[in-house]
Amino acid sequence: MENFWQTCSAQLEQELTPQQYSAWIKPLAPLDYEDGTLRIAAPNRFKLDWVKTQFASRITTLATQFWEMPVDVQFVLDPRLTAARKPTAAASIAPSQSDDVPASVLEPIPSNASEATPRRDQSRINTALTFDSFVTGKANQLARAAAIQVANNPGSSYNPLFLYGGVGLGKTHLIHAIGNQVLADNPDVKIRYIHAEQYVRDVVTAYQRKGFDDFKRYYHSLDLLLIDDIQFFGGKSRTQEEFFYAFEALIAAKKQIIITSDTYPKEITGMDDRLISRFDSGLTVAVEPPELEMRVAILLKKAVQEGVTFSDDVAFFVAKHLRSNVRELEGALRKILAYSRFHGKDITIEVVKDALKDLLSVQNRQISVENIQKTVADFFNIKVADMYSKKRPANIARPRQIAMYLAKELTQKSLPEIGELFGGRDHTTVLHAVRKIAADRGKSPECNHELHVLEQTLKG
Ligand SMILES: Nc1ncnc2c1ncn2[C@@H]1O[C@H](COP(=O)(O)OP(=O)(O)OP(=O)(O)O)[C@@H](O)[C@H]1O
Repeated sequence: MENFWQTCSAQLEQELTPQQYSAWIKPLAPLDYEDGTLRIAAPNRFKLDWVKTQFASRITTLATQFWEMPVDVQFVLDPRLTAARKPTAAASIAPSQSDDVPASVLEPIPSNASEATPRRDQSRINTALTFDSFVTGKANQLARAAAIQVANNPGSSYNPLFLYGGVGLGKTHLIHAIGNQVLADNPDVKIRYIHAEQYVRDVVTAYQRKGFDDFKRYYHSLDLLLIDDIQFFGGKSRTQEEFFYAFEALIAAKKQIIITSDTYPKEITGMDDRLISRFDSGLTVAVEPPELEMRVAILLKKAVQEGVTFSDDVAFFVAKHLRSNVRELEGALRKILAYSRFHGKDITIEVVKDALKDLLSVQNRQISVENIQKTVADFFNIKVADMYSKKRPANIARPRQIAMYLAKELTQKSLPEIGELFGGRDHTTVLHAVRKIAADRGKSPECNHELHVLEQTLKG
């Protein structure tokens, strides 16, 4: 059991982003395994539901491979795990909103901070993420062209290069591709890839160890800095200040900076204006969700990399049903392969339908107001009935406003229809809620994260 969980979580850690892993997988605890049934505990209802829809089939595949027999994976609630955790799921998916990251999770700055010649592993570049393995289409051709241009002339073309777009669209892949190419052209170049959350931790470590001189020396000595998901700097003023100095020093020395974010500079909440204007001072390019043909091309290419061939029919079927991002396509491909290997069946549309049963039913599910009310009520730990009641304490009124906002955003219902479904409220009440939550979302990174998590849950 313990062995399995170690293998399984190590595998998921590789497949997921660090935020996804620490938000959803780390809080789980394996309970027991008996007669082909594996029980895993989740700390609260919200995490339990999310893990069930998002990761159950992957964990089932891994368990099935591990025990070499079909395994039924069950998720159960274990409130004991909530002890000492933050109150909302959003709080745990979001990075610490203060700079107080516990010392235990800190990763030290590379000890050779002042060495001139880094080894490739210190650059943290993933050698598998190259331009060759990157499929191009309308959605990403500009970003790819800019990335190639920067890789060919680091420091002297667009600086910084700022890539933005939704999750799983290939931003991280592209910046590693730049790193790989620059290193291939000149192995002595001093490069560092870093996720913004890690940079925040580095700042905290430097702060705790009173080691800002080393910190500065290290970051200011780089030839190429690749910083991923910079929206995580939102609201962290000390981190932003340090980054500002590093940014100014590197740009002045014509060293290349490449940044990714889930949104364009001006939209990043809680970011200092002078940084925003710096981010926009080079080239800012969007990476869009892949169009159908590109999704097909990605599936075909990834299948070949896995040593299998997909017929065009199968690839089109999958690509038509899974539209959101490339990470989702990769997950689907893994499921299909695991399923066909386990059952010894060729990959046909029928096999794909079975293998992706959970995923496809979630995709086809219509978002209803009832569903929104239930999800929001679970999330905030209130009763669904509170959504229609006339009660007005803040711990109920706010979740209700959030549910109204999501109902307007995610369904086709009109304001009066939504009001009706929330206990016969007037449409002006709904309008007020929608405006209020939209305004809060713009101002507060925490509120934005909460809404983001809820939207992801509802959209599957
Ligand atoms: N155009 C592409 N061609 C091939 N693989 C791709 C492409 N786009 C994305 N991928 C793959 O999809 C997965 C997700 O991409 P990546 O991690 O780069 O997304 P991201 O935009 O950085 O998302 P996040 O904001 O969640 O970090 C990776 O395994 C990546 O290799």
